[in-house]
Amino acid sequence: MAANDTAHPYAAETQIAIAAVRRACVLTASVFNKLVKQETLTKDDKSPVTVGDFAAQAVINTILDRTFPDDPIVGEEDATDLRIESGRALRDRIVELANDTLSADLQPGEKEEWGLGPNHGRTVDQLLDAIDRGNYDGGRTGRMWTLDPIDGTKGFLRGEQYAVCLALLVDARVELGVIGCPNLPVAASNPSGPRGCIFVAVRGQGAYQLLLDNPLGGERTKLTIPTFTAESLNFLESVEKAHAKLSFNERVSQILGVTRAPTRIDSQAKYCALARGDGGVYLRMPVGSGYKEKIWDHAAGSILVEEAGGVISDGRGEPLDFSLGRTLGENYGIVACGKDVHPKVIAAVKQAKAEEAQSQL
Ligand SMILES: Nc1ncnc2c1ncn2[C@@H]1O[C@H](COP(=O)(O)O)[C@@H](O)[C@H]1OP(=O)(O)O
Ligand SMILES: [Mg+2]
Ligand SMILES: [Mg+2]
Ligand SMILES: [Mg+2]
Repeated sequence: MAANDTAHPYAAETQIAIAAVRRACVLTASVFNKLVKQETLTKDDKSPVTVGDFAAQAVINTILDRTFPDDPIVGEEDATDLRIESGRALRDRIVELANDTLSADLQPGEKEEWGLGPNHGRTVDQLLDAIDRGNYDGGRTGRMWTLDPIDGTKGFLRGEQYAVCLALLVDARVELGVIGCPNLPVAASNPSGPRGCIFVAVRGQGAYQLLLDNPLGGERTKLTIPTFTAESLNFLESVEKAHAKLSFNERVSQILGVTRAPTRIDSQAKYCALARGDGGVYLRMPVGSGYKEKIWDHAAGSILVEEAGGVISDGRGEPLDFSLGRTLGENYGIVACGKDVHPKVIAAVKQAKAEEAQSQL
């Protein structure tokens, strides 16, 4: 992967996606420090959404609309709640945040023709329409982007891990993934050291970690999932108990002979941690609530894992299917890990499921 080398497939998409994700990360980090209670809504599914989620989606969709006007976008948020009178205060704040972000000075590698830099503010309607550019239903064919403007909103609100996640799919195959993690330490070995990373993967071109401060002009580190032993293996899993069945993970790790405690991280930062070897297995099994996983929650992470040499599948070992619309369809869970460990994890999941079925007889 060479972001500055236009000879590579998806070179322009990669540069623009990195720039868009970086700007959204600057926005969300600044929002966190100033967020007040009235700036968060509860959605119909009871999950929170903040001015940061809406404004980050406005920024990224505005940039994609300018640079790839024909590409549809499957984005998590929509502007319905902002178009009504009771949404006025929230809307004003989102417009201010988005415009501050879009009109900030150009960074190394960014281009004014992407609609960025001083004098590139947008109107209220343009920004609301940009948010609603994310309403695409997804599907099997053609190019489409998928965006989670803040993945792990609960982690974001706790001041812990969250991620800005953007992926490009072509005929339902992920070709490019970019994940911004403003709160993630640059090196897991130095948890109190510098924070802020962007992860990028392009199909056939590898997975890389960049610095959030200067992703297009700064250093890049190639990522490869290391080999683990039973002693060094550890699980990466959700913080939120409602998102994944953590008791199931405990049984699977027992079957595998894992001795290390799991590492709990919010958001697709788990995929980033996996790609750089901070943890060995990301297991996310459904809690049985009927929740369907969304494509924007796994698209970018999946290509990062694959390009770092790993495998991602559902809990049965089948590939994830990004062709079904906005969700991944029926929820069989997610297993992501190194190639060598994957068959063992799938076998352990199968065994734990059989035990579970037995105990329910
Ligand atoms: N009931 C649920 N079950 C599983 N995942 C959920 C549920 N509600 C929200 N999510 C999504 O799970 C992801 C975070 O989970 P985790 O941090 O545990 O990996 C987020 O994408 C979050 O959406 P959101 O993007 O709104 O935060
Ligand atoms: Mg959400
Ligand atoms: Mg999400
Ligand atoms: Mg989100």
